[in-house]
Amino acid sequence: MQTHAIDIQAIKRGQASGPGAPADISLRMENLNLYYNNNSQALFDINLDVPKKRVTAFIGPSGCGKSSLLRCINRMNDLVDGCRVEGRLLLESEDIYDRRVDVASLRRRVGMVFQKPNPFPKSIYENVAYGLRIQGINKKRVLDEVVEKSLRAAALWEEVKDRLHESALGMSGGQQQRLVIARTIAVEPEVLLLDEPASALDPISTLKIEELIYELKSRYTIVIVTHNMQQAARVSDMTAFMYMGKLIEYDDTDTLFTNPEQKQTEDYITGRYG
Ligand SMILES: Nc1ncnc2c1ncn2[C@@H]1O[C@H](COP(=O)(O)OP(=O)(O)OP(=O)(O)O)[C@@H](O)[C@H]1O
Repeated sequence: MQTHAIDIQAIKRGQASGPGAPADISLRMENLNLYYNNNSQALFDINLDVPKKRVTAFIGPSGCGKSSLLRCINRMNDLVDGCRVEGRLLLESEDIYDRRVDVASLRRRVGMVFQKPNPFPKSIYENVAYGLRIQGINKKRVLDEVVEKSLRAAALWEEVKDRLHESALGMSGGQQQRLVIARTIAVEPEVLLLDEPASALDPISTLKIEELIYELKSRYTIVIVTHNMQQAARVSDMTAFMYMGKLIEYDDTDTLFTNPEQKQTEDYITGRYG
């Protein structure tokens, strides 16, 4: 599905703040620094605008801080002892690190899918209904509707519609990952964070996840961490290249892969290190 054009150059320069422009920005990071215990710094002064309803990929060599940055977006780092974040991270112009922010509702707005599929040991149906049930929604008609809609959106409905009440643990890895995506979108988040969502999957399941990401971006802002540069090139609109905790370059994916400005980016994408 084609979405409206956005000003990539303004987003890249962090200048998408003129009249009308903020409507295109989902997330804005301002001078974001992250420290783990013993004050070891893992992210340095990250400034980055993530466009709405697009796919933004974080790439870079192991340990460069991709996952740390992703985990800032739903405050997962709050769960890490001794971890400290400085700077601002705005979701729809609201600082998610503001003391008044309710982290549980933030995580409803910002869903996350991990590398290893993590379905609950429940039925397929109950996995998808889970988020609604904890919101107190138990009406069968409503749950049936959301379960079907979410499984369809996750391109899984046809495969599971006749076994909704069987255990999710009996599904293949690729199906489990699509189920986790269905569970995540069932509560209608605004942003989907995908941390290496296909790296534990076979090539066919990987392709299905990539197609799904393409489908989902008409409705969600998606941020994906991937080790796989081809995957970043295939699925993302914008790519951020990170190195040793710094954002080295951020551009539309085609430009970053074909005509990078920085030598470090070029060295990485041409396989000279990483
Ligand atoms: N929970 C933690 N406690 C302490 N240090 C951490 C923790 N998580 C990550 N780090 C450190 O922060 C740095 C960035 O790690 P991070 O996992 O964000 O990088 P990454 O680019 O996602 O790596 P990979 O691609 O290998 O997953 C690394 O030096 C790592 O050792």
